[in-house]
Amino acid sequence: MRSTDSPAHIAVIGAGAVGGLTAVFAREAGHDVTLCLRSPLDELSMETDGEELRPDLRFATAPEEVPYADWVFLTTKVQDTGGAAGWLRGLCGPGTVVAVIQNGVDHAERVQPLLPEGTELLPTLAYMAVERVAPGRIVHHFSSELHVPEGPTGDRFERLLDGSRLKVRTVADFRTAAWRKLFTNVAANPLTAILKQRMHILGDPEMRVLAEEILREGVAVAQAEGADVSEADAQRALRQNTSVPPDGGTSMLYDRLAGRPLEHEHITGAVVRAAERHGIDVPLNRMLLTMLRAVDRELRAG
Ligand SMILES: NC(=O)C1=CN([C@@H]2O[C@H](COP(=O)(O)OP(=O)(O)OC[C@H]3O[C@@H](n4cnc5c(N)ncnc54)[C@H](OP(=O)(O)O)[C@@H]3O)[C@@H](O)[C@H]2O)C=CC1
Ligand SMILES: CC(C)(CO)C(=O)C(=O)O
Repeated sequence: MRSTDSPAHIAVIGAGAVGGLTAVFAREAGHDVTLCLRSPLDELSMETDGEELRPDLRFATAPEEVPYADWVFLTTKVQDTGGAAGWLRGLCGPGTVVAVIQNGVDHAERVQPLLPEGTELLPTLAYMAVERVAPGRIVHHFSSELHVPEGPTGDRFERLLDGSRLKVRTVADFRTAAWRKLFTNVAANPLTAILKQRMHILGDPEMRVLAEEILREGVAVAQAEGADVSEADAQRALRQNTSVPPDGGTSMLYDRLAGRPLEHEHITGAVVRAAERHGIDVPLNRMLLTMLRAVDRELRAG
């Protein structure tokens, strides 16, 4: 498979689940792909659809080893964004576009200040379920779709990945799209991570009611933030969650199982902080945040 654009140099910051999948599929589209690492690796493989893929990727552990990139994919957890600042400075040259492929709702606000003056940023929403089961070993459970804002850069991104197994969709109202994507995380990520259970728990009727109540608070907050959302978006998010095969989970569950810090402040925390700004009470999300902070403290203490 080859993209319709000429081969580009793509630098992917983070060789975890999303970084691994986007690197493998971008390589499949014919691009030259460098994985920019925090922990050294010399091989990456991904299981997808019963197939084992092990493409030839480049690996780098310092920005000096890598020439400017045409595209940078930032795929660290949100709380690790600041740690990637050196990579962002080193990889961006004239014309580089940084696709921020992370969860949360404030991609541009958190990353633009870290980029050299004039560097373009493309906020990107990842609809996929991918698990890093060991260093350099990724299991793709479900879906591989990226949503970006409409416009010339979104169109270029779509052409970049044309013909690969990464599907790009451009959306007119990115703020609304970002909150809709957050709905897929607001109930599923905390519940799976706190309970240490996979996505199938949302099929349980009582858990489903709880998830709906958590999301009802999220919808009120998203509306106050100016997103054009309704209860139907929350229901759609839950349907997307329950379409993930039973062995799939959430990125927050994978972190808990692997003993890594959690991304709660940028998922549940984003809801709670926005609720406070608008004077909306979100008791379920506040309770989840308190519990996730306690779990995270224990994970960080090792
Ligand atoms: N997994 C999924 O199914 C989905 C995840 N997402 C979102 O995508 C984003 C990425 O998540 P995911 O891939 O699961 O996370 P992972 O934890 O699997 O991967 C993150 C990677 O970033 C690396 N990293 C952190 N700091 C740096 C740094 N300074 N320089 C280089 N690499 C660094 C980590 O390195 P190290 O190896 O040292 O830990 C790790 O390899 C998150 O915002 C997540 O919420 C969105 C949709 C689905
Ligand atoms: C949509 C979902 C829940 C898919 O796994 C995700 O975004 C995540 O795991 O963070």
